[in-house]
Amino acid sequence: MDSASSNPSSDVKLVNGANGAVLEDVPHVTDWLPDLPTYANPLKHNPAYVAVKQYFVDEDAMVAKDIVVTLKTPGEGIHFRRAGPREQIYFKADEVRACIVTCGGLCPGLNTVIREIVCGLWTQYGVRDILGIEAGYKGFYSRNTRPLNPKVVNDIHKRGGTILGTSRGGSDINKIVSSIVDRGINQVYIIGGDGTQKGVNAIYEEIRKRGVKVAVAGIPKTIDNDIAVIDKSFGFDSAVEEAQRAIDAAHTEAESAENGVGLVKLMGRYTGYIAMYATLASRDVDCCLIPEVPFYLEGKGGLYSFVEKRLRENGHLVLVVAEGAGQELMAQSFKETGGLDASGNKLLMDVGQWLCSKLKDHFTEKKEIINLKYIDPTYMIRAIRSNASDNVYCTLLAHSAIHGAMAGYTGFTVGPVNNRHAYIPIHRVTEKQRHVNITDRMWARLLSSTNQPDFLKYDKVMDAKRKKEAASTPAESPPASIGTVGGEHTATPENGIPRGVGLSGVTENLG
Ligand SMILES: Nc1ncnc2c1ncn2[C@@H]1O[C@H](COP(=O)(O)OP(=O)(O)O)[C@@H](O)[C@H]1O
Ligand SMILES: O=P(O)(O)OC[C@H]1O[C@](O)(COP(=O)(O)O)[C@@H](O)[C@@H]1O
Ligand SMILES: [Mg+2]
Repeated sequence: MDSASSNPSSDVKLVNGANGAVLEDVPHVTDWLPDLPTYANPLKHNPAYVAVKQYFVDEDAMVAKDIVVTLKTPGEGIHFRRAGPREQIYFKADEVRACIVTCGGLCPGLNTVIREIVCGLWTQYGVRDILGIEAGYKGFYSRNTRPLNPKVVNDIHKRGGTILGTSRGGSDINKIVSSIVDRGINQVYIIGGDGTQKGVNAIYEEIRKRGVKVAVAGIPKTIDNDIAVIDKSFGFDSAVEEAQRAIDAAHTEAESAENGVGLVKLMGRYTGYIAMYATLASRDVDCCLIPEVPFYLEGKGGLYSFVEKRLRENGHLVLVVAEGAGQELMAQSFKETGGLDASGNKLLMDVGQWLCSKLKDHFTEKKEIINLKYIDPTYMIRAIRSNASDNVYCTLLAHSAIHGAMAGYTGFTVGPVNNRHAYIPIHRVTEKQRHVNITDRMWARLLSSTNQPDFLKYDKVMDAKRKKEAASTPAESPPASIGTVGGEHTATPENGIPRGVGLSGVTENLG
């Protein structure tokens, strides 16, 4: 690294290195307390780790954000600080009072992360004062804390949910930080999704304003896999695996009935990752509907004609729908949209129930019988314990977080970037959501395995439908316009549902 510069307009810490490499760094407690003493990392004498070659991470080790390079530009571009233990740390074991909180929706693996933060702090750093904050952010100021130690958390990784409880809303940053300071907490581990990580940033900023020595670490959580930059969120693999059971059941039911249709709804508020991966893994799915690909029912290339064709050809079919799919279409039918949850997330209308009644009505009108079985396993999937690979992943996340906090880093989120754990500036994971890129190979693989319609004529079909409706009813107000850019879908801010977001959103790294 040859020069350091901070970007005052965005508060991003940038360090320029050789060959055009840029380190996008995370904050450190010495940014506002420059004279803090350092201590030798006790891992140096830990019998389990003493034999590890190069156990400590070099101060200037970085992880490249993009690893596909060209001969002309190797090494260029954004990098993040590599996660892991540092030789020098900024907290002595008996000085640490750590706390852990889980926020937002459930996700398989939450208990594993809690367990491994507790056990990692205890066994690797000798920390003995660890508190659980109950019921999410609001627990900081509405509940008593709960002492945590390896015995208390010993077998919690075998259970779904979170032993600490969770909640949405109630993130009063001033009250949270006052509670942290008043309780003498100096390490805060916050496990949660995009909303939670915005809270992590706000808490870090308030702590910095107050000038106290507190490290705040975010551990990204979401079953939807909609967090940008990181390779994959924990619990996602477990969810995809569990979704197979629902798809298998739908397939068995559909196959065994005359004109059998199995419909499975899977989670995915703004993105169809679970639906896409569950479909790819199962191979029994005939059509997968995701929020990134707006679909339509009637006419050529629509869902009805596809279902009719598959029933004619195979006698049965299986549909998978992500919960965030078709929201715009439903809003048109119902002439309304849902409200907001306590965190400000849009409440979705039930696309599964709606599709059921639409399909039934359509075939009744055609005087044809279908045997439709609807399976909604969403909360059953979210509430399971994490599988083996997620358990290992959760352990690495927890360890990366504690190494970072002990080394004095703060206001960061942790996660694998191209298979190497890194300390990621929070704005990177909150400013953009990750979406299925429908121009990427993975979606093409799905289309080629299901042979489902691509619904690319969505805009044309919907415009025609709107014009037809407008001609038959006197217009009260002009219909909401649907933007088309070079045949691509654009977002409709009126209902907050991103359309065709995969075309411009955060892209996949998969080949
Ligand atoms: N912009 C924000 N600033 C501070 N806290 C936030 C922000 N957005 C959401 N939160 C808080 O984060 C917590 C979890 O948010 P939520 O959106 O429900 O789940 P997730 O973090 O899993 O996306 C809630 O307590 C919510 O109030
Ligand atoms: O009913 P709840 O608890 O609000 O959760 C429903 C939502 O939670 C999710 O699992 C995502 O939650 P997060 O934003 O907390 O990651 C969505 O898939 C789903 O829409
Ligand atoms: Mg979220």
